[in-house]
Amino acid sequence: MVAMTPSLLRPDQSLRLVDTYSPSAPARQAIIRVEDLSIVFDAPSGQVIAVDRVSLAVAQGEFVSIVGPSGCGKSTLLNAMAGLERPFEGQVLMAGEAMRTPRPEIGMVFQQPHLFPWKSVRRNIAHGPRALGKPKAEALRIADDLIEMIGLTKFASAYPHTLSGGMQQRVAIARALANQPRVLLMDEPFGALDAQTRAVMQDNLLELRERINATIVFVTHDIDEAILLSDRVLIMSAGPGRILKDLQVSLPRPRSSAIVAEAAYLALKRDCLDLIRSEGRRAFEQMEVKA
Ligand SMILES: Nc1ncnc2c1ncn2[C@@H]1O[C@H](COP(=O)(O)OP(=O)(O)OP(=O)(O)O)[C@@H](O)[C@H]1O
Repeated sequence: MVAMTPSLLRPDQSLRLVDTYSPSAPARQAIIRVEDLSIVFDAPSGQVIAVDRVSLAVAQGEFVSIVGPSGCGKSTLLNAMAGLERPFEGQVLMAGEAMRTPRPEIGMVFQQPHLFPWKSVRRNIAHGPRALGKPKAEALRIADDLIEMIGLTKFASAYPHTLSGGMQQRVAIARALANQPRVLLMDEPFGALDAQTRAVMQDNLLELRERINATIVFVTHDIDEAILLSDRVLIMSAGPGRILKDLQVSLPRPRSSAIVAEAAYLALKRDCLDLIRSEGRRAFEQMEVKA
């Protein structure tokens, strides 16, 4: 995401992610509240409790990661925050209102970029604002600002198949930002990228987040990624999914990948790994018992 265009920070530029967040604010208001949420699926083998009475709050401007063993309900929880899963019990509140259906205030980025292959980078990003009824010129202006922000100005007219995986994912992030979301939900957005591209994307996201003060909820399997990026790491238990631990990451910002050598970072990582390992073992044993 290289250079951020100054125009993104113009007062007349209405990206709502550029708003009131102050990292030092003592008590920041929760933008998302999950209250006693359970999600149950009907499967051929019977009912599956994917999320089990989870409660959490994400403050305006916070970066919260969710980690946990495979199948513990991370994506289901994130989808519920997006209004894509219906609660069996409990509720998700977005700025105090119950989330029942997807809304433009929530932007989503998935592991695969899911770009429209027949649209250029510029038109992919302008698609959301156009669908929300913005005039074409305004939608294209929003797209151009975001393209500059993600460092792809030279590729504005390119089609997705001509871009690398990392570039496509940057376009997917810009597309999610184009609707001026209050919250960005990211489900393993760098999971399909090679290690080098992933590291660059992590740095890009850190930089982006410093500049636009986004509220982000981020699902990942990668504990280094979670600690590097987050203010808090929520560790989920093996299914049925509950929050086992809510770890505060009080490492100073701005951060870079150099923090991985610091003692405070290593201590946090050890705590996370111990929990994740024991939960991973429990999940594996549960699978063996079921088999
Ligand atoms: N549509 C569905 N129908 C039935 N069961 C489902 C459905 N979606 C998810 N599940 C089950 O719910 C549980 C949680 O799934 P989920 O995808 O949320 O886990 P996850 O932690 O995101 O997994 P991973 O890390 O492997 O992506 C799993 O047991 C999964 O099989």
